[in-house]
Amino acid sequence: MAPPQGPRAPLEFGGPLGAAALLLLLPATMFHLLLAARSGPARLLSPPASLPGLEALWSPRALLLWLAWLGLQAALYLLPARKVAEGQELKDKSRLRYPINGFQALVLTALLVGLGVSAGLPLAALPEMLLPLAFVATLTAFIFSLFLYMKAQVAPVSALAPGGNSGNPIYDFFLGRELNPRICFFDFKYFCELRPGLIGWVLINLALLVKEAELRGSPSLAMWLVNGFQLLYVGDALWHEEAILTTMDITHDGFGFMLAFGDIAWVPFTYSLQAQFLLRHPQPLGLPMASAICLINAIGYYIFRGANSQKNTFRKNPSDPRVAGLETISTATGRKLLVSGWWGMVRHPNYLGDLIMALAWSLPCGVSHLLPYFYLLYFTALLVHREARDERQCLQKYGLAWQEYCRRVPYRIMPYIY
Ligand SMILES: NC(=O)C1=CN([C@@H]2O[C@H](COP(=O)(O)OP(=O)(O)OC[C@H]3O[C@@H](n4cnc5c(N)ncnc54)[C@H](OP(=O)(O)O)[C@@H]3O)[C@@H](O)[C@H]2O)C=CC1
Ligand SMILES: CC(C)=CCC[C@@H](C)[C@H]1CC=C2C3=C(CC[C@@]21C)[C@@]1(C)CC[C@H](O)C(C)(C)[C@@H]1CC3
Repeated sequence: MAPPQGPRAPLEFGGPLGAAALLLLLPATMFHLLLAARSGPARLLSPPASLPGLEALWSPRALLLWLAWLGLQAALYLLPARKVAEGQELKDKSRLRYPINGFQALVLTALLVGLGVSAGLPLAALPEMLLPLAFVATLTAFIFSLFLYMKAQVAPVSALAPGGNSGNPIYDFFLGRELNPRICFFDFKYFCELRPGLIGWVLINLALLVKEAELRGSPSLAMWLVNGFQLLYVGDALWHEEAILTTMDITHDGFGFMLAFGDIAWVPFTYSLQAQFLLRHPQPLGLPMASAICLINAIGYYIFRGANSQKNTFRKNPSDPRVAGLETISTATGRKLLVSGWWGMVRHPNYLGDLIMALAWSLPCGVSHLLPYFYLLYFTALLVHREARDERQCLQKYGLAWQEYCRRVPYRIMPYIY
């Protein structure tokens, strides 16, 4: 049985009190956003006019649909994969193996939904079920995190995450104790991070587009843009699925409530906020403005993809001709740090690209309401906090070499600003 590691790792997110507050605050924020998007005034900062009763939240049909969705995505995960990739080296020097079939899961889901719709499946009914679906997703996240917490009790110490093992049950439940909880080949964190939530997000967007067509004769240009941009983002994540194996979530963070709730509830129900808003608050959008917004999204995507691919290529094989000419700094660990190319511009160019895309996703919703800009505001806070966590870890890992990198590349995310 795994003993608590003791307070060796510094506590994050404000320690046990912060974790307890976030346990309540995150679901409350998600329900607030869902209610605000369907209300007339659509105010981000005012409390909802009335709270929904249990009958609006609980629906056996929503529960069945949700379980069927999780079951379908789990079945697609278990299908033969075009490739099996190895993760980063673990504490015990082993490497886990991961199926690379996320894009295949997206395409097969699209085919199944297409078949379902042509057989009479009422996709336009989904927007009416968002509240009960979000409720069962939240319940699932709580129950699942409890299971993960118990499972970590019997995990070997080498399988535990660097944080999330303080001995305080609330903090550890929130952060997650085990790094890569799995049953046989089924890796829970890897599955949740890319499948039910991300694919669910674009399915909800599509249902909102179909519903808008039903209400107004055709989907609006703004709805097309939001759907197109976010489908590109999700398709890109699944196409480059292997790249997730080097992200902080997989290599450093335990799997607890924060990621479980984030992956399966927060992502589909809050990241679809712009489309939810547009369904009830149509916005006029002319071609010149739409073209400018497409350009902003393209610039953001270009930076995001360029930076992420450059780092992944370099980490996989530093002598790859695409990165071999870039300037680097050597570190005591034997790994090098890029100091030219995208990673010589700022220390997190991928965050900059992601933030520019976030802006492009909100602009089609006009400027009359703050609500559709929630994602941009939340995401800025998340990435600033994430950047600080990553810097701390890199300073610990690379010491003087990291300090030298910070001297050579002084800005974190936005050149000359931050
Ligand atoms: N849409 C969403 O909700 C979210 C999206 N994201 C996106 O996920 C993507 C991944 O982000 P994240 O996992 O936070 O972090 P990164 O992909 O930025 O990875 C950070 C790691 O990269 C390595 N690194 C840092 N600097 C250099 C350098 N100069 N040269 C080579 N390697 C370097 C270090 O790890 P090492 O040296 O060990 O390789 C560091 O720990 C980003 O594009 C981000 O925008 C993230 C969170 C939420
Ligand atoms: C507020 C809250 C509940 C926080 C939990 C944070 C999670 C929602 C995010 C942490 C890291 C994420 C990543 C993506 C989605 C959001 C979460 C889970 C990601 C899968 C989105 C698509 C990208 O291309 C990505 C693969 C780089 C990215 C990885 C990190």
